[in-house]
Amino acid sequence: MSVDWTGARDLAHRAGVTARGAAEAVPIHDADGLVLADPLRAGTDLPAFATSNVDGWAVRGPGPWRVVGRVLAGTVAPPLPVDGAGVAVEIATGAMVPAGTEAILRTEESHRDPDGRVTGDPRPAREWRVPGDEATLGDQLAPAGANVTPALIGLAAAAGHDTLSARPRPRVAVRVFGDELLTEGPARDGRIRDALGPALPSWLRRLGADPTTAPPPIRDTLDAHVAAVRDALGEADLVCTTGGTMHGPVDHLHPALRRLGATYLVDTVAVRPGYPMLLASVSGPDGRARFVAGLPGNPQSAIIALLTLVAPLLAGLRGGPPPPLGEVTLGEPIPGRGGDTHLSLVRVDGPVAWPLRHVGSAMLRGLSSAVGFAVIAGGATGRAGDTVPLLPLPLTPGEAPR
Ligand SMILES: Nc1nc2c(c(=O)[nH]1)N[C@H]1C(S)=C(S)[C@@H](COP(=O)(O)OP(=O)(O)OC[C@H]3O[C@@H](n4cnc5c(N)ncnc54)[C@H](O)[C@@H]3O)O[C@H]1N2
Ligand code: MOO
Repeated sequence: MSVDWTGARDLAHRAGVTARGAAEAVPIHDADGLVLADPLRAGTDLPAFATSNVDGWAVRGPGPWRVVGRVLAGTVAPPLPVDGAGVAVEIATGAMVPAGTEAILRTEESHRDPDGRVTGDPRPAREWRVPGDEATLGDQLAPAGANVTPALIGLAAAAGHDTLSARPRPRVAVRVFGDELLTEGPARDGRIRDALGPALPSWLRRLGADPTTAPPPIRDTLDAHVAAVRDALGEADLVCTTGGTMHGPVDHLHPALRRLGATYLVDTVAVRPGYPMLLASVSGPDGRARFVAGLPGNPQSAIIALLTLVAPLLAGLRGGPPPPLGEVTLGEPIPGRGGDTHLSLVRVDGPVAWPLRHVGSAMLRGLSSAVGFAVIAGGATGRAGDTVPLLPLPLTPGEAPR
C-alpha cells in the first residue's frame, strides 16, 4: 500500500528516532557534523578569570605608578600591593588581571618617567573581561539537537570540554543489484555503467552517514540478494539497495526481504519519479532495528528515494529534526502527476525556481545542474508564480550549481 510523500518522510524520521542508539562521549576532534544529544553547557565561567584585553599597565592608586612586576598570559597574578603612592604591573593581553587593579593603561598611551615610573590617562571603559561576561559555569551554550559545526567545536573547547555528547554517524552499506551493470568503461553489449554505486557514498556522507565501501554489483539471483543483504546488515545500521524494487523477472528484493523476515515500514510511495521505493526493518542481533532502504534502479528515482526515506531516517538516527524543506516561486508552470506528488528538478535564481531539461527518471543530467526538486502536491498543478516547497539536494555550501 502506497503512502503519500509527506507521510513517507514522517514515517522514516520517526523510525529513525525510535531506533536511535545511545549517545556517546565523542572526542571533540571527531565530532564535526554530528548532532548534540544533550545540551552543551559551560564547563567554566567564560572568561574563567578576569582577563586583560590589552597590553599595558594594571594600576592601583594615583599615578605616576611605580612598577612592581609583570604578569604574562598563562600565569596566576598576585594581588597588587596597597601602597601610599600608586603601583603598576606590566600586563599582557590574555593575562590574569591582579586583584586590586583599578585601571589598565594601554602601552601606547603610557609614558615612562626618567625614574622608571609610568604615567598616562587610562581610558574610562574597562579594558578587561570579567567571569560571566560570555557565560557562567553551567549556562546552556547550545541545545540538544544542534549541529556540531566548527564554531560549536571551538566553543566547546573554550568552555572546557574534551568530548561532546552525540551519536556516532550511522553506518550505511550500499548494495547495487543488476547483471547489466558495468563498473568501468562505456556502455557496451547491452550493458550500462553503474551510476549509483559510485555516487551514493558521497550523497550519504552529505547526509551525515558513514558509508562502507560498496562491493561490485550483486548478481540477479534470489540467493545472491539474500546473502548480500544479510552480509550488509552485519556491518551497518542501514542497507541501501538499488534496483529490483519492482516485480520483473529478475527483481528479487521483495522475495529477499521476505526470506530475511523483514517488516515493511513503507512499500511504495505516491510520488513520481520514485514510486517503487521501500523501507523495511530487520531486528539486529542486539535486538535493535536495522533498516533496508530499497532505492529504485532508475538513477534519478533512486536519489528521490534517498531524500524521501533515507535522509529523514538518518536524521532520526542521528538525533536531529526532519530535514527541512525550502520554498520557491515557480518561474514556469510545472504539471502535476495526477494523485501522486511530482518532484521536479529545478535550478533557482534568487527565490524563483526554473524547471530543468533531461529529467527523466533514468537520467542524471538534470540532477547534476539542479539545487533540488520543486514539490507539486498530489492533485495539484504548478502555475507560474505559485509558491511551492523545495526539497533541496544535500549539497555543501558552494557546491550548488549556478
Ligand atoms: N511493468 C512495470 N514496469 C515498471 C514499472 C511499473 O510500474 N510497471 N515502474 C517503473 C519504475 S517507476 C521504476 S523506477 C523502475 C524500478 O525498477 P527496479 O527498482 O526494479 O530496478 P531495475 O529494474 O533493476 O532497474 C530499472 C532501470 O534502472 C537501471 N539501473 C538499475 N540499477 C542501476 C544503476 N546502479 N546504475 C544505472 N542504472 C541502473 C536498469 O538498467 C533499468 O533500466 O521500474 C519501472 N518498471
Ligand atoms: O520511480 Mo519510476 O522512476 O517513477 O520511473
